[in-house]
Amino acid sequence: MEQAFQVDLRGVVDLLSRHLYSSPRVYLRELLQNAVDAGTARASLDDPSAFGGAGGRTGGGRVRIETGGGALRVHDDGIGLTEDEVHRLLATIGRSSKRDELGFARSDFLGQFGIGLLSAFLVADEIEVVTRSARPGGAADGGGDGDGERGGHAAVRWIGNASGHYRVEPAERDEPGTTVTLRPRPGASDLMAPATVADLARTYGGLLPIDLTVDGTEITGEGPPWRASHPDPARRRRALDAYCREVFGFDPFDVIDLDVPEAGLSGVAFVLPQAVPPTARGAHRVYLRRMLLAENVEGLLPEWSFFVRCVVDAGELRPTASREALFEDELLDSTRQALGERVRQWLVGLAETDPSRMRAFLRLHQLGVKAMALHDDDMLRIVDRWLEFETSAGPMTLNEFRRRHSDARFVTGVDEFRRLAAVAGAQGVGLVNGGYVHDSEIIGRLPAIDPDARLRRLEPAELTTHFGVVDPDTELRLRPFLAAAQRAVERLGCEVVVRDFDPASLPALYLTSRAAQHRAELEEARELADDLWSDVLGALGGMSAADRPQLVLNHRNPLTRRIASLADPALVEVAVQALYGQALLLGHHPLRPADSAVLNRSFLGLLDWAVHTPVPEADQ
Ligand SMILES: Nc1ncnc2c1ncn2[C@@H]1O[C@H](COP(=O)(O)OP(=O)(O)OP(=O)(O)O)[C@@H](O)[C@H]1O
Repeated sequence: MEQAFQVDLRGVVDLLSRHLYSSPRVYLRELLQNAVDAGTARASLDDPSAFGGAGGRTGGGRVRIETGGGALRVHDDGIGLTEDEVHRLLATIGRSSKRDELGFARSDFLGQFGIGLLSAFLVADEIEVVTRSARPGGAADGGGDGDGERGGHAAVRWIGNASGHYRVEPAERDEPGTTVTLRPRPGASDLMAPATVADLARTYGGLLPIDLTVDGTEITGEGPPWRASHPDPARRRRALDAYCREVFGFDPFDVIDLDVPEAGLSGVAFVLPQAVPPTARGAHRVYLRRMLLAENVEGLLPEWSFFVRCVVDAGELRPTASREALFEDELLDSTRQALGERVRQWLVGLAETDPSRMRAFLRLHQLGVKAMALHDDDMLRIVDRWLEFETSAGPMTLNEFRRRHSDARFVTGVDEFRRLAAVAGAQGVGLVNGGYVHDSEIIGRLPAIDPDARLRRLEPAELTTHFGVVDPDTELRLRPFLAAAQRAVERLGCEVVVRDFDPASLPALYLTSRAAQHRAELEEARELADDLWSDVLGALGGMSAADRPQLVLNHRNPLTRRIASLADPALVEVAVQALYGQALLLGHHPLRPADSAVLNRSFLGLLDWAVHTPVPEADQ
């Protein structure tokens, strides 16, 4: 024998309140939504051609909310329900009149799931519905065929209880439409207080295309502010700025109109006037068919457009069952792309028409623009033309820098840049700092917009090829010194060379190749690792027979020249070690324990030498 499911209504309501809706405040939204849908259905009775299909009309009619007498009443002049429909629709969970024969949501309506009314049980133990159907037919007064003056459907009262029982009885009501009455359960009266109700009605229904009042006060007005007409663009902008302050609390940097016809979407994007971290999730205010879906909807725009906050109204996007988020489907995906495209166009337009504002925008939001430039050539052009990078020739745009240095280099670390910019610049090698977020990738992508762009990553050791060599005589003379200098730093694994380069003020430069850096890291790991790993790492280190780091002594520097002519080998040792330590410090190189020890020793050695120098006889 087949049996029907039983529903534990209290369990279902509990489920809704704990897991579906974020707050019991949604009860008013659901009642309002039913009233609006009833108006839509009534209007479609009168003019069926204006309804149905994509982009159908929503609304019409009047909805009055009253809060007096310890109860909340929502009156509508909509389609109403026949007694039969009351049983079928109000008392059957999951049944909705707003889906078509195939079970798809009908686009004229806000509701679709057939559960919304249950949210009233979040705040009341009983729901009373007095309704009279506007449909033709019926025999209200026990006779007639519905066409006569006294025909039509009889009014009915349905009282549903949270315990799961309901009753239906005849009621008095002259006009078609519905009145829903709720009496707050203990603890829920605040949610039905007059001010709260007005506030909720304004929040959810402020843009609805109906005549809505709460205790006689008009709630609905002109509709979406971005659709309102203004005498001129300046006044429109002022009105939208004021709207932005009201909903988001900031004065927008700019306002972008949004329009995505296939989603029936219109709205505005407000550009934030202050920088936000790119990780900040863009939360937008979304209306569906003019009813507020939520104030903090995420994922409406691509992530990179974190510098805008939008208010939109969409006819075709679908809500999740909680009506607090957008349903992730293909339409939402293509809408997201279209909105992203719109923001991108605005930015490109700004670059072309208003350079100073563009610069101001970039000062605030350069991280977002850089993130866009990783995937988008137009954005890359904007970055190339407008954003200043650190270079060895001072701050300038990549575009300008490329014009000055046809064969330039970049480094991927800020420290590396600081270390090498002056030296590279002095050798005529243009150097860009690619050490900040996204910069190296952006530089690497430049050929996408400029096939001639040749910016190679700098291999620090290659700088020595730009340094002048000392003349053969000097070189010969320096040999014993060089041998002593090499002995002084041999244990530290570096090779000493003498070159002649600018800036002359720099006594010595420590240069590592990337391979040497890698090997140094391996060495360090090996010192810390246990036996097994140190063998493995040792094998790896052995494989990379890379060139060693170089200590390049600058023969153009007077101090270095004096050191090179010292006769005392012990003094040469401490002096070269001191140059080594100073080159490491100056270049922000990490100091290994052995480096710190040498630095320390050379400093004390020099100090010792300084205080032991015999005082000239004349002074005695
Ligand atoms: N004010 C009203 N006037 C006429 N019919 C109503 C009214 N309120 C509810 N109904 C009927 O009751 C049905 C169930 O309402 P309910 O709010 O539970 O679900 P829904 O509006 O269809 O969908 P959703 O769960 O998305 O809100 C509706 O489909 C509608 O037919």
